[in-house]
Amino acid sequence: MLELQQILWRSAGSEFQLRIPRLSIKPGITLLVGRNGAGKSSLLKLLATAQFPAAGEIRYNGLTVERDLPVIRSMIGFVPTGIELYDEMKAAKLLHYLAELKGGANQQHLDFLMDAFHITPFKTKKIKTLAQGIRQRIALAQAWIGSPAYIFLDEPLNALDSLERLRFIRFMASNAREQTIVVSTHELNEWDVWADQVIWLEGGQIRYHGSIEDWNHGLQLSVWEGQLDSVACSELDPAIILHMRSEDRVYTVRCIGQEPPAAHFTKQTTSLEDAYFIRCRCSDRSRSIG
Ligand SMILES: Nc1ncnc2c1ncn2[C@@H]1O[C@H](COP(=O)(O)OP(=O)(O)OP(=O)(O)O)[C@@H](O)[C@H]1O
Repeated sequence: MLELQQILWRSAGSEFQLRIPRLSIKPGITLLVGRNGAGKSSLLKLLATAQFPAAGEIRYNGLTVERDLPVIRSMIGFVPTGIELYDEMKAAKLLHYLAELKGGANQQHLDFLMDAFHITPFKTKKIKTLAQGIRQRIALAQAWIGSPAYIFLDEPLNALDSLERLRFIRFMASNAREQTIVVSTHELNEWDVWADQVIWLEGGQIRYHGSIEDWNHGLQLSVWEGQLDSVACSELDPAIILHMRSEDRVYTVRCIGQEPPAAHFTKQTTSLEDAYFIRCRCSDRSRSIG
């Protein structure tokens, strides 16, 4: 269990502050969502001990940074955005080297990770010759070296193709039972059946923390779908449209609202991303009213 108490972090170069009075993160996959600049990367860096709060405390199964930093770091796997790998090293060598740094290389475990992350065909290639997606898979694989109890991933799916995205999410889900994995993402629907919890950050504060099931319920707006011609479509408020596709000048529109925009629209099941859109929209509206 990860426990945060009275956390305050101030950005050195801006007015931004992250304030978390209290947060407990259970084992499993927790999605960290929010707009650009909400504080997701800042929170992940705090959790990964890559930076420290100005005030407050984070406990890792009772251990604290002040007393137990080396032990805590040995329990953490971290993939920040834009991680830089050693260009001149070969893929397998790099993973072996990183495993040595983490306290010892177990070749069987490294082979398992290279298979799981589909790195084996490229293991003798220099990092600089590899495609961006393969580099990202190496960056992800290194986080699992030593089977850490805590894994923090900042937009891990970036640069992965759709097959590799699914493969990675499945790997994570099948390995997440004993691990606490916090993953920031702008693509919620991909995690739909795999994630356990959601944390929604806005302006450095937690707006929601709870189960995936609760995230989609108790919303002020519903999701509607129906077909419109181009004239009716152009009269819709763009701010309520989630998705639109056209065929032979007929538009199939997925949108949000308390009521359907036209009588023939039908109510749809709310996806994780729909719920995010609704929550942001309601938050903007209450801010503009207040
Ligand atoms: N090292 C830093 N120096 C200065 N300001 C920073 C630093 N890191 C973050 N910030 C500021 O903190 C705020 C939060 O940034 P952060 O990167 O945590 O947001 P985010 O939710 O991860 O955004 P995105 O979705 O764009 O990645 C921003 O206003 C940013 O300018």
